Parts: sequence; C-alpha cells; structure tokens
Amino acid sequence: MRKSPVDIDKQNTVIHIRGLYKSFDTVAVLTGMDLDLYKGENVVVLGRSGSGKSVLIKLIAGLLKPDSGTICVAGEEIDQLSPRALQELRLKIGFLYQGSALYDSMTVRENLEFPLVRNSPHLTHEEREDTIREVLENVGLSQSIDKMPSELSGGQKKRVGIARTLILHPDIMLYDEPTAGLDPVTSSDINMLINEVQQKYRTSSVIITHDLTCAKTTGDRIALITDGKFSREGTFEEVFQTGDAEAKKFYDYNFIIDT
Ligand SMILES: Nc1ncnc2c1ncn2[C@@H]1O[C@H](COP(=O)(O)OP(=O)(O)OP(=O)(O)O)[C@@H](O)[C@H]1O
Repeated sequence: MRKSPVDIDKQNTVIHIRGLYKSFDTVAVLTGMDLDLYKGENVVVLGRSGSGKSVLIKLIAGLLKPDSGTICVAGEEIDQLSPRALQELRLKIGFLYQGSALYDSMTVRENLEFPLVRNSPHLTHEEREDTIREVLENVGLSQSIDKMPSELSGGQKKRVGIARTLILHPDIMLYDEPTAGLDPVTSSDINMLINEVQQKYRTSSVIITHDLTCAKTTGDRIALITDGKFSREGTFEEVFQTGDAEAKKFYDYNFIIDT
C-alpha cells in the first residue's frame, strides 16, 4: 500500500549528516555519507546486509563515534557535546531495538515505568500510571499491562518497545528492523503503527529494514546504501523504477505485499 501524504516541514532539518566516515579496522563501512531528515518525515534506509545501516543509526544516537564528518541532531553537533549534553539529547531520540530490548523480569507496566522514574522523577504515582495507560492505549496494548514479556507475541513485544520509547515523547524515532521476524499480517500492523506514531506524536524517523513492504508502507523517502553512501534517494517509485542496477537487484530478491 502506498503511504498517504503527511505534513513534512522541509524548512526544519532534524538530522543533518555530511561527509560521514566510519571504519572498523581495515573495513570502511561509511565512506562520505550525507543525509537530511526533515521534521515529520519517515526516511527508510535500505541496503544489503553489512552495508552499514545499524552503524548509521548508532552514530545518529551517539552510541558510536564517527571517524570524520558532521552529524547534527535536533540542531546539536553530537560529536561536540559533553557526555551530559549527549545524555539530554538522547532523551529526544526513541530507539526501537531489533529485539525490542524489554526487561524480561519486569511486567509491561514496570518496563514502561522504568524510563519514567528515571527521566521524569517529578511525576506522581497517579501521573505515571496515567501516562503508561495512555501510551499503551496508543499502541493498542492496554490489556497487556500486567503481563510479562514472555507472555507476549513478537508483534506485541514490538508494540511495548515502541510504547517505551514514546513514553518520553521523543522528537526522533530510530527503528532498527521493526518487522524482522514477524509474519506478514503482524508486520503490516507494525507498519501501520509506525505511521500512526508519526501522525500522532509528530515524530521524524529513520527506519532501517530489508523489508520492501515496510519501506513502501512507512517511507516518505527511501535512501539506498551502496558502498558506504546513499546511491539513490527519493520516493519508492523514484528509487525502484529507474533501472538502477543496485536497486533492481534489491527489488528482484524481495517480496512486496500490497495490503
Ligand atoms: N562494533 C563493531 N566492531 C567492528 N565491526 C563492526 C562493529 N559494528 C559493525 N561492524 C561492521 O560494520 C559493517 C556494517 O554493519 P551493520 O551492522 O551496520 O550492517 P547492517 O547493514 O545493519 O547489516 P544487517 O542488515 O545484516 O543488519 C559490518 O561489516 C560489521 O561487521
């Protein structure tokens, strides 16, 4: 399904990357990458395994340091920030990890309470409970508040993972393979949720995936990594209907489900 148009503010760049280089030992992963993400936009980053997608979002989140180049997030050049300022900036970034990264020994409520207690200590017990219930309702999981992660399906865990990032009202969402390991129907539900989050919370997102259905459904713009930088950028059609050899290879080995 093609994505409905959303309100993107092209005057407002929330992530600005120029000339980004990152190597590990002798392996050059990112080789002069540029990217702009605008307020309210979903950019999907596609690329083969090992092309540097996860490295890119870890650099954006300040979890890795670049060898050279500039990364500005919400107007701050992250390489120049003190550890404390970086920690504050990270509160504006919601990172959905591939495995959802829930605490297995805590209930859904406790998993959501944890970031709130840590980052919004002024909230009363009632305010915390209201916030948890509201965010769970927004991801369609109100009934699971007292469950343990082990009692949830993969799709439900993703929803809790998304709720846990949303609870701090991030401006930017980084989704690492949000549909990996999910069946097509559950994947489609998660794609819809990503779009709902974009609309309801006015987030700007970088979504990395191998899943072209996810790319087509959630991406306002697609950016394809080849040899450490973006070789093609544009709408789904612009990237995949131009006869570009790398894009064609990528497309031909994927299934796309039109829902
Ligand atoms: N901390 C690290 N130390 C050494 N090498 C690393 C590290 N992190 C990533 N790499 C290497 O960087 C390259 C890109 O890895 P990355 O995880 O970004 O790929 P990816 O595009 O996300 O792949 P996939 O689609 O399979 O998840 C790989 O060669 C990987 O081995």
